[in-house]
Amino acid sequence: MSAQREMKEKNPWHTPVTISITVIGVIAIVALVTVAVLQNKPVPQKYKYGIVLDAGSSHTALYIYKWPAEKDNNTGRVEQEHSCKVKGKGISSYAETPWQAGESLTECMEDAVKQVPTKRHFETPLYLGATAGMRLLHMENSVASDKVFQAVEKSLQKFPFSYQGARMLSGQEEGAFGWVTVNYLDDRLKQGLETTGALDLGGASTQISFVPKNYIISESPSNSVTFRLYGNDYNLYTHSFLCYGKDQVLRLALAHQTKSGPGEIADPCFHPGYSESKNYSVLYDSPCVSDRKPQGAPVTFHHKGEGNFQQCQEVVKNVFNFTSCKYSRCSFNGVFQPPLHGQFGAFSAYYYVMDFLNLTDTSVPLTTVKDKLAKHCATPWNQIIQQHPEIHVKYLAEYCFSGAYILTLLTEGYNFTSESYSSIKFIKKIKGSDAGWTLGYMLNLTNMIPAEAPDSPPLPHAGYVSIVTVIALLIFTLFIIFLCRFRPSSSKQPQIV
Ligand SMILES: Nc1nc2c(ncn2[C@@H]2O[C@H](COP(=O)(O)OP(=O)(O)OP(=O)(O)O)[C@@H](O)[C@H]2O)c(=O)[nH]1
Ligand SMILES: [Ca+2]
Repeated sequence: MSAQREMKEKNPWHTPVTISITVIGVIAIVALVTVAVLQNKPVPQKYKYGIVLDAGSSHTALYIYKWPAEKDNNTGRVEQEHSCKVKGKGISSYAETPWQAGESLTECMEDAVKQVPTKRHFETPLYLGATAGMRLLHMENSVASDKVFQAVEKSLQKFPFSYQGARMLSGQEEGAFGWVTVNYLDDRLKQGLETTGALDLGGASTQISFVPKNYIISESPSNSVTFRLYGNDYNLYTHSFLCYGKDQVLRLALAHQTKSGPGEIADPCFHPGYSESKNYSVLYDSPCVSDRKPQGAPVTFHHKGEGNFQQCQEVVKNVFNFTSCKYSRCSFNGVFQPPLHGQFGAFSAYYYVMDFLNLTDTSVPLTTVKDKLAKHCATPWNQIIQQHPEIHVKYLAEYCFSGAYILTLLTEGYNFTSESYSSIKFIKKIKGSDAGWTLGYMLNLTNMIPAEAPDSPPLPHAGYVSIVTVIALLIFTLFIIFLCRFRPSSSKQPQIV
């Protein structure tokens, strides 16, 4: 009787069973939340790497790219981690001593070995792409260009990376991959935004690439590249003008001026007071100009500056041929070009030159840009040297010519008008990565841009935590309600007899 009474007096809320259930319930909920938090906690970021060597006509540059290893499946952003400028000239300049072309890369490659974590070396793809300098050498002497590639290959294979080959890019690839780089870095491809055109000015060739408006079927299939990226189709117009990089155009312009009589060139594109004795053989040592070599010319010529921008523009215009066009419209040299469309990013020498001249602001009217350039060209050479002791005289001497060439190429060549000039942005980097063909080349070769849009991204970490917490609270609340409902009410306490 007394045992029964004791039982009746006890509150079932405090029975060991109920306490155990409550404790287990709370532990289970805490464990659930903890597991959810830990399981989805972002682990310390690991990266994958890729290396591309840009073997340009004037020099070689090495770029290291990195992207999150976990997001390998095309969702992680690739960015430039490091770059290294190879000392000396481009690989095509080693035609007579090919082994030196390989040797020249060693320093930057050793640097890359240090930059990429050792664990990642073996899986890091390494590419070398050669552009217009090697295209010209190949045209001139294909045996020599093959030897340069062999030497470069031998040198690159010594390093612990996953060597993927050294090859020559076509002009079309160079233009198209430059366009991919610019639009990838600007996040325009993934979001399906209107794309930006790409203008690249190298030493030996120049590229223009853009998506024209209402582009149905190109009149010139060789200028057309189609891409399907992240579920969008792009019909790209692209053209590479071999020999229209700024170094080769300077040769063309000089060669044109030697016609007026060998021995001396009074050059309006160089500063007054500039005076150098130069070698004819150096000037004509390129397939771009070799057919123009005057017969019986002396060994050297006297290159004298005149500093006259108006006359310089005339000289520069002479390197373009505007007479024949078999298409509905052309840029120059009989090359098809649809009407310009959209914004443009202009990089490489476009940037170097316009940045030096303080002319990167394209909201400034074109007439003002020309006035400023005319002033620069008319500045005496000794004054220019004094004002810029830090800049190499070779670069310094050529800014007047290069500025005049850039403006002529854009306006007369590609048909930018006073209005559309402001749609050009002179750029070097986008979000920390250099503008150029190398990133687009690597993204393509590693299949890092999918043809179709990736599935909607999984929930971010915070999303997981919130959902699990809400569920846990819900369970906990239901559990409390359940216990309350089955807790005997005090009015129903058994009467003590
Ligand atoms: N002023 C200036 N000119 C530069 C600089 N770096 C390169 N150049 C020159 O700008 C031109 C273009 O350089 P790059 O874009 O590197 O050309 P590249 O890739 O070697 O040549 P391509 O094979 O034709 O693309 C060349 O005439 C170079 O000599 C720089 O820092 N300042
Ligand atoms: Ca280049």
